[in-house]
Amino acid sequence: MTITVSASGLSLHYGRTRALDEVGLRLSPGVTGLLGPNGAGKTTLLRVLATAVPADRGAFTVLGHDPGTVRGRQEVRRRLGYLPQTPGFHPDFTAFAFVDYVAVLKELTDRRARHREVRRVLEEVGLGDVRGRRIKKLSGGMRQRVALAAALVGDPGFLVLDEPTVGLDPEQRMRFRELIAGAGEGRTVLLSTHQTEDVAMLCRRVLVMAAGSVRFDGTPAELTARAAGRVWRSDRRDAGAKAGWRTGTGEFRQVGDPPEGAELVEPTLEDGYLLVLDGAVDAEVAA
Ligand SMILES: Nc1ncnc2c1ncn2[C@@H]1O[C@H](COP(=O)(O)OP(=O)(O)OP(=O)(O)O)[C@@H](O)[C@H]1O
Repeated sequence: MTITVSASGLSLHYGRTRALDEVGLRLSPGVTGLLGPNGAGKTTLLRVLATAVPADRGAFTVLGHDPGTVRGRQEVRRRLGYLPQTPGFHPDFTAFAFVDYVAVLKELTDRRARHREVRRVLEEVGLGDVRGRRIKKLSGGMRQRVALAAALVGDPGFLVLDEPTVGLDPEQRMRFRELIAGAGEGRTVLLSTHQTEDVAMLCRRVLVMAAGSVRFDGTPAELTARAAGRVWRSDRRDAGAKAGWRTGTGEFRQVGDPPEGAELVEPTLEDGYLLVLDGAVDAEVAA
């Protein structure tokens, strides 16, 4: 499989906090999910790969370009679309004006061609009809789509999305997932999310981070399989449970070391994720 983004030994400290600790990864076209608890280092990793902050140590390449050099950094930025956790748009801008502004920053200097591109990306995210509306008048889901449109300007080969579905209602989230799936056809997408469902539905691969390092690197099916035989149901909380919660029926659904004769249930990706975080299963990191 073609490797489009490759990193090794990425480390970054904020004072005493080790935000990234020797992170290595290899990405291919398609959507790769990045899961991890708060503070795991997901945003920091995305910011490093998007060349927004330099790592203290380590190296990476994006589509054959090395951002360690001034020229390489420029080439990476030309091929990059980045949707940050808090897109900084001016609320008085219209959707069109904002995306146009981003297109100027992305060096699309020919006005007619740029406007054509702005209309194209706004159509792609389903906002062609409201492009003249001010951003402050748009719903949360629409605003996120404006931010996605801005990230898609210039047809980037590498798209970095930081928690784009946060705060969206289920319908908007589904819609956004569809857009991300479309964006992942033929391009490399790295999607940070807290939604294990996003990963189950969208991603070809998944990375799990904790405390600055990658704890799992594999397919969603492999992550789910980590919990095979380790999820059960019972009417009380069992001692071997690494995580457990009472369901709507009053029963407990538990993940960990089941007691003798436990009633096992089908694992989900979230179960596998919880077990990887607990360190209860061996972490698997790509060489
Ligand atoms: N600018 C900064 N200055 C100091 N510490 C920072 C800074 N940015 C991140 N950190 C710290 O680095 C660690 C990793 O943070 P990061 O935001 O990358 O995690 P995250 O996985 O994206 O978390 P979340 O899911 O909450 O967004 C945390 O301990 C965080 O407090």
